[in-house]
Amino acid sequence: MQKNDTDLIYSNPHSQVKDFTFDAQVVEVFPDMISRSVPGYNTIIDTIGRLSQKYVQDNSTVYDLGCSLGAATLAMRRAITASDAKIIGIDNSQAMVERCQMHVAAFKGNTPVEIFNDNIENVDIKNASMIVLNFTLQFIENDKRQALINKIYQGLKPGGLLVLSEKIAHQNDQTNELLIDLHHDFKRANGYSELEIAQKRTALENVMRPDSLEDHVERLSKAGFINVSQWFQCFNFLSIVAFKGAK
Ligand SMILES: Nc1ncnc2c1ncn2[C@@H]1O[C@H](C[S@+](CC[C@H]([NH3+])C(=O)[O-])CC(=O)[O-])[C@@H](O)[C@H]1O
Ligand SMILES: O=C(O)C(=O)Cc1ccccc1
Repeated sequence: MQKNDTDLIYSNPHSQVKDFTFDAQVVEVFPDMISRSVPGYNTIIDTIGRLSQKYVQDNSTVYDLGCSLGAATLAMRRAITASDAKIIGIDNSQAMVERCQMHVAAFKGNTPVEIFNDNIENVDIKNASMIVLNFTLQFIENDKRQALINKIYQGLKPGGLLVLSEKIAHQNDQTNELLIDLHHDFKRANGYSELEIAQKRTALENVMRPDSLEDHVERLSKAGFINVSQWFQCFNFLSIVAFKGAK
């Protein structure tokens, strides 16, 4: 039986497929959509929690940029043991922020959490020991990405950690097509039809622009990050850790 939180957004033919937006309809089905669409999503969320236990420093701020419904924020709130830390989640979708605030309020935790509706390109980042960009940078205009990564680097304390997860475009066309095919197989195995896969792909075409792993590494290094390492990849989805050197 299908529950009403099942993602059926692209299950019927759309006469014209509109650009994908994080609106109220997407919010309703988002947990189902992301777990059936992003291979390794739950592993990445769990690992962000584990990393927060290791790297969040006392008296510091943790940022979850493009927090959606707060999955990473909640994983970190459960795991952080540092004292006087706080988590700030930011998303520019009003619908996401409202639902995220409900999720945060539904659970208790020792680390305070604040969720704001804002564009991450415009927010101040300071005194951060850990910053999460979990599948958000891919929605930022390409020519704005370096400035955002530079700002993140500047806002980190020495020894601070950035976790960057992204869908990528492989530099080699043959491998790129293979990874896209394997991702579509993953979606089929999770119950999405050919129509759903094709319409979602069209909807994302103008709004999600994946970079290559090499582009990400170069951008992070240019900003000043050290020990830039990929710790996860499944098909065309990967996650990177990058550090600001100690003083
Ligand atoms: N400029 C922007 N400013 C703020 N938010 C933005 C911006 N652009 C996009 N967003 C927000 O970034 C989120 C991307 S989803 C992140 C999943 C989450 N991190 C998770 O761990 O579950 C990834 C995905 O759906 O593929 C959406 O909520 C957008 O509204
Ligand atoms: O569905 C896809 O093809 C994706 O790339 C992942 C995704 C998941 C949720 C919203 C937008 C994109």
